[in-house]
Amino acid sequence: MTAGHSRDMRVGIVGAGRMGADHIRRIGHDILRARVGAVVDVDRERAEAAAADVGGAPVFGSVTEMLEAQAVDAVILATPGFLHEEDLGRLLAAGVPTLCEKPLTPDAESALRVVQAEVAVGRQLIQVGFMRRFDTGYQQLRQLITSGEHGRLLMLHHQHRNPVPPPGFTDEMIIQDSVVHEFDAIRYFTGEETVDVDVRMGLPSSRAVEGLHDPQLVTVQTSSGILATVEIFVSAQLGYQVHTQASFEAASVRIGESSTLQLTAGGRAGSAVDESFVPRFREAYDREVQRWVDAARRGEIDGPSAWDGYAAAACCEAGVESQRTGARVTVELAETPGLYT
Ligand SMILES: NC(=O)c1ccc[n+]([C@@H]2O[C@H](COP(=O)([O-])OP(=O)(O)OC[C@H]3O[C@@H](n4cnc5c(N)ncnc54)[C@H](O)[C@@H]3O)[C@@H](O)[C@H]2O)c1
Ligand SMILES: O[C@H]1[C@H](O)[C@@H](O)[C@H](O)[C@@H](O)[C@H]1O
Repeated sequence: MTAGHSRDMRVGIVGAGRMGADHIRRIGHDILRARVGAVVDVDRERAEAAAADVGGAPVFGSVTEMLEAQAVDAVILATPGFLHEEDLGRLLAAGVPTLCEKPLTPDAESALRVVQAEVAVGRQLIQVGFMRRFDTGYQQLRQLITSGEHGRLLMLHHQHRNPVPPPGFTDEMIIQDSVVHEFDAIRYFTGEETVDVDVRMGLPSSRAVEGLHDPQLVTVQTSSGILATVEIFVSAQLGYQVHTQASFEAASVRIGESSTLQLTAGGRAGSAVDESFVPRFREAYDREVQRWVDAARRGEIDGPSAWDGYAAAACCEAGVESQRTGARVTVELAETPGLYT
């Protein structure tokens, strides 16, 4: 564990589940200039176990209790997305810098309310946890796209595979919790807004849990006409894979095939498949959180904003409607407030 310093920023982690527990470990052991100031979870035992992993920290049952105790300087919000809006309202009102795990909220209307609440405060306090923007492969591909070195980018093809979905996962969450990453990535890579979304459901896997139509194919078009596809398959069994292939006028580029070395031995060649998002994006999470901590200490953010969270939520809303109607759905965006331009 890194030695805590009294001047370290006290970070409250809200939600000590899959993602929250990983952030608690990260803040407790790997991140400089920050320490775990509090752990909040409705499941007290889970919160206490996670706090004990980093040498102990005050535990609370709600954001309100944590704020009343003045226990933290900043917060990582890692509860399920449908719970984010209310706690973000409390954190904005208290002026607390917050790294909000994706999605900002599941739908465009609630995401816009969060944006409006932040605009009313008058400064950017919310960063959204689109950690892929901190992945080296993502950054290299974006750089290639903006340099124009291989001509214009024409198409992007994404594959997003999880071994199994978390309990209670629904068709809507396939879009709002999983494809939301690609909706943000497409904006990040192209610097353009998405104009429409089309979701098609083909042959479902017999391994998908009942009620889930898995896999699905999402196609989007950006404002200049770039087409992007996403194969989303959350019951893929084979491990965790997030790949992108980019087609340029004079080149094709692939990123994310593996986070491990390529081994050739005994007549076989290949690499290990990551078991989850934790090893696949470990470095990206570390960079994201370190940069967020350093920015929060300066009173700034250093990554995707609440507006980026809203823009992705607007794509999700179109995606969910396309799932329901089978039609290609136009993405409607509000006017960008001055705070984000
Ligand atoms: N960036 C990524 O790659 C990534 C990966 C996984 C999850 N996430 C995001 O992180 C968030 C959490 O997802 P998860 O998979 O860790 O979920 P999870 O269900 O494993 O954990 C959620 C935790 O929140 C707690 N909780 C529920 N209601 C609460 C409340 N009102 N106040 C305090 N605690 C409460 C639960 O008891 C649980 O411990 C989601 O927004 C999810 O989309 C992001
Ligand atoms: O919440 C998780 C997380 O965001 C992962 O990065 C993504 O691959 C999963 O599909 C999603 O369920």
